Amino acid sequence: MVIHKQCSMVFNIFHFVNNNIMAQKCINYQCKSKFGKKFLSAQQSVCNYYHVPFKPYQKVCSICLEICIKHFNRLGKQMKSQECIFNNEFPARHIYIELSDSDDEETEDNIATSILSEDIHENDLSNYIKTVWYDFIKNPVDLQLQNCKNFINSEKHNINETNNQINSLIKQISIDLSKLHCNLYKFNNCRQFHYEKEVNIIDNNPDKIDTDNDAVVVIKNKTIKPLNLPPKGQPRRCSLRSGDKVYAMKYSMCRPWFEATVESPISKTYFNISFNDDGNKKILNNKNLAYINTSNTQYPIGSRVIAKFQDMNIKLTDNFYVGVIAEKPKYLNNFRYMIFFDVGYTQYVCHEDIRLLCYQSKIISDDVHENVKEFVKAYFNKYPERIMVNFNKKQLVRAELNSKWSLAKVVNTDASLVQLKFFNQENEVHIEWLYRGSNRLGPIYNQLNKNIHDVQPTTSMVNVYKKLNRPYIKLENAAKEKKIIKPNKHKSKKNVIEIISINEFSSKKQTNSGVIETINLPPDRPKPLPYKAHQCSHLCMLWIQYDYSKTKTMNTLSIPLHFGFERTIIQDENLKSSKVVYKTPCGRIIKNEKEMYNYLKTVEYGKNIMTIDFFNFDYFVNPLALYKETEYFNYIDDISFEMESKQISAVNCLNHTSPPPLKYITEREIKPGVNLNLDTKFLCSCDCTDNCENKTKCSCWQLTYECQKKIPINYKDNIIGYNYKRLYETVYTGIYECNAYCKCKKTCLNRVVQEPLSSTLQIFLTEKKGWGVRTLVDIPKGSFVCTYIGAVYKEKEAEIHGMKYGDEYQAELDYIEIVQGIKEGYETDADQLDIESDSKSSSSSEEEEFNPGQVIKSKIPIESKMSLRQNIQNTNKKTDGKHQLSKLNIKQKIGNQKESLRKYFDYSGTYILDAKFSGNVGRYFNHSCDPNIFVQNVFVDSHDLRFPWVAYFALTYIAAGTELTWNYSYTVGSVENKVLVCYCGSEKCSGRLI
Ligand SMILES: C[S@@+](CC[C@H](N)C(=O)[O-])C[C@H]1O[C@@H](n2cnc3c(N)ncnc32)[C@H](O)[C@@H]1O
Repeated sequence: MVIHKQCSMVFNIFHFVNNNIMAQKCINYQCKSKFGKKFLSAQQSVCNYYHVPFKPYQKVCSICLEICIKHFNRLGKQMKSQECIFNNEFPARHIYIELSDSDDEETEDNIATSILSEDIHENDLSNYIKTVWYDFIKNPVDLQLQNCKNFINSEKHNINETNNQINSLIKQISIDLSKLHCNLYKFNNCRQFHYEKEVNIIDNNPDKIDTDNDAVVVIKNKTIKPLNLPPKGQPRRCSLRSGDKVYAMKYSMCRPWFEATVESPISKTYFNISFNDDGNKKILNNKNLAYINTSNTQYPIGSRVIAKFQDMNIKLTDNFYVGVIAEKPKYLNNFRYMIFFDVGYTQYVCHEDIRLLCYQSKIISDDVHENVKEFVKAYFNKYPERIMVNFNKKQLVRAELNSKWSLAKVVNTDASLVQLKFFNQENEVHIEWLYRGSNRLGPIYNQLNKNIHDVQPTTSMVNVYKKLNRPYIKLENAAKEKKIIKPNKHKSKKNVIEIISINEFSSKKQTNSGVIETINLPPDRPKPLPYKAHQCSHLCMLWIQYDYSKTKTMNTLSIPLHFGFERTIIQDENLKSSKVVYKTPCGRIIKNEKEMYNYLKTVEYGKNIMTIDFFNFDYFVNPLALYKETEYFNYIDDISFEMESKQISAVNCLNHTSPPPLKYITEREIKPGVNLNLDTKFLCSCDCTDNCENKTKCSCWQLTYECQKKIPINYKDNIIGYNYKRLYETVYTGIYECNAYCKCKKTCLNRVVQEPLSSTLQIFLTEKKGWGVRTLVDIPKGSFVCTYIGAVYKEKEAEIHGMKYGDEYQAELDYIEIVQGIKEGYETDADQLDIESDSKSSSSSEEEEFNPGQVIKSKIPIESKMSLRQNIQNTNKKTDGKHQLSKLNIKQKIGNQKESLRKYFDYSGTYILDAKFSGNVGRYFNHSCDPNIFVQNVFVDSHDLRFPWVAYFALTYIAAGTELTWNYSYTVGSVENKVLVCYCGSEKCSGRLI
């Protein structure tokens, strides 16, 4: 309404001047004139112009008066030329102007000001302009009036626009806020904080603290479930590109990190970045940058991260600080990570509040701040062994605070942390959480100054400490929690040393210096069309030009993204988890495997190219992730010489050597005397026309079902065998795939291991295990990885061959023994059960041959399966290591009591697959006590039970860059005079292979 007032001011403009000169203040509050300038009486119109209520004797300086005159002159000109008079700049308002004064007379000025009241109406304005201006300029004022109205309308419109923008901003903020709320409260069911008042202090050193009865508020964390904790895996370190959002160190390592944007890379390691809050620019090393999003896999121990620090007792709150992961999430710590912050504090943090640094040195302590360098170094040198103080609530301990030793009382403990209440000389109270192995704790400090071997107090000493209610030091093993690896009586001294070395922090052994990149999709690739309601048919994908030759170098999961599909990760409505949806080339949204399968079926698989295993709905799987070694000594493009559908590269980051020569084969090599009959009469085949979707009608599926009925295993979700071409559990009785003589198509759901390799694998030299295999791409759980291929020998020949050249690549084709062993074990247990229940039934004690298709009566729940296998394993009396390569190998002379089914074959020995000189990538898989792939016997080209294919499947999701390992299941101590130390580095490592 300021604008309206200006109209009235012109009214008095021509009779304002009074030449009185007085040393006064100018009515314009923004006047820059100094005293001594010329001052004149301020008329009503001048007062109006400067938004000052008119009063007699007020003064205006000559400069401000001139400005005012100019303004009104301009208004006059605008009136004459019919320009809108509102389109002017007016002086800023500084105070509320009271426009009417009841005592004033009805002067012209007052008429004007009353018209200009705040709720002036449009009609009043018209009347005012008409009456006032008509006399002055004798011009029609209608046009001016219209101009003013237009001006006001456009201003109104602008204000409305701004209002709308503000409203939508507010809306967005409230949505974000409610999301934050949801995130906060989704822990509601599992994590509860409750405040507990501690009043009673039992004290064994009353001098200082007796009087301290003040209530201490402590937070107690109840057990939380591993909510939103992603699967384990290699941390993803994608290379940074211009425009990427990151967190960056702004000031120093001990201060919070802030959001920033990568402007341009300067080199591989240095980047120009600008901070998002103030636009400040900096050049930073990638060790001082962190990824903007939390990792899709768990952060391994030793990872350099930034994490949100929250502690009610310490000033740092909710900002990201840099630190190192010191403990992985597990039941005992409520599935949180323990982090040593560079700033000197230790805290538990949940996965979603942690971000990975874009790079870290191989030696963890190289990167951390001087504050904690020595401590971190010592911690990781010993890890997983740690010395920690065992505390009970209310105990007293000497601890360091601000470089002074003080007495502190235990307020609370939380897994590896203890909350202490310090009392200093001034009797001031300070409460802080400390790591129970911190050298700020008196017992630890004292211990470190003693001989390290005396760490573990004797049982009798512990009893004394307990009686005295004193804290005491305990040697703990983070990997085994309660178990401490103690050298086995039978081990030689050398072995003891080796066993200890396996306890070293595994990252020391990692030779992994690569990065995970996200591959770029070509911008001109076909993309989904905008969705229009339609019935899907083969036409939906007909327009996609599928170029098979281009797919060899692609990750299978990325193929659909190159050819018309889009894959997006979305948050589900309850914000509980992330989900994947695909958009098809015809614009349809697909939410799960079943829908995708139906779609592919309807569009006829885009000419039989993309099958359901090209798609994956796990949000943490990234079809575009690609692991790359950055520094190496030796690199070979393809050790398979193009025999595999994907290149199998070999890389050596440790020295210049290449893998020993190998004849790469993709089919078994049958050695003399091995009677592998691939005659069709041994094959059962199906005549399905529905891609073997109806499992009850497919004879091959039925074979798998019928065989497994012999062993009462409870399969998860009752799914036995393949589920949309993925396998989640071993089928001990084998899988029967559709074969060359089946009528079904190549895309059928029961053809998996006969398909070409779909993951890009690489062999690499490990530090202590020889060559191993890693995946360069993400592998979803249950995916087929590859088969184990080698030359097939008879047992005797294999033994001779093994003695001559080594038996480390020999795998026994022991399918018959496995099934027979499990079945017999099951029957023994069943007998036992029968005897125990005083039943006279003899059904399970009868000798029963293992015959695919024949069903035995099941009385035992499958939990007994483990003990059955264990029983069998206990009978292991092997004299060499060769047969134990196969996890499934439990070839014991069970036949002592029960005859082997092999007696029905012309040759009653077992066959051995030896990949020493000819084999495929499967021969390079190393052993791990915590493996990520498992073995499955599959019948493909022959139903002869002695010749299954040995296939590997992903036991878990496997992140790009991770080594693929399986459990050899060798029995430790089973081979006389032979010790093989296990270097798998897993926390579950038993220490020895053999
Ligand atoms: C089938 S080969 C695996 C490939 C082999 N590393 C190579 O370089 O070709 C089995 C041999 O690898 C080594 N190996 C595999 N896993 C190991 C582990 N966890 N610790 C130590 N050695 C291992 C042992 O020498 C074993 O006899």
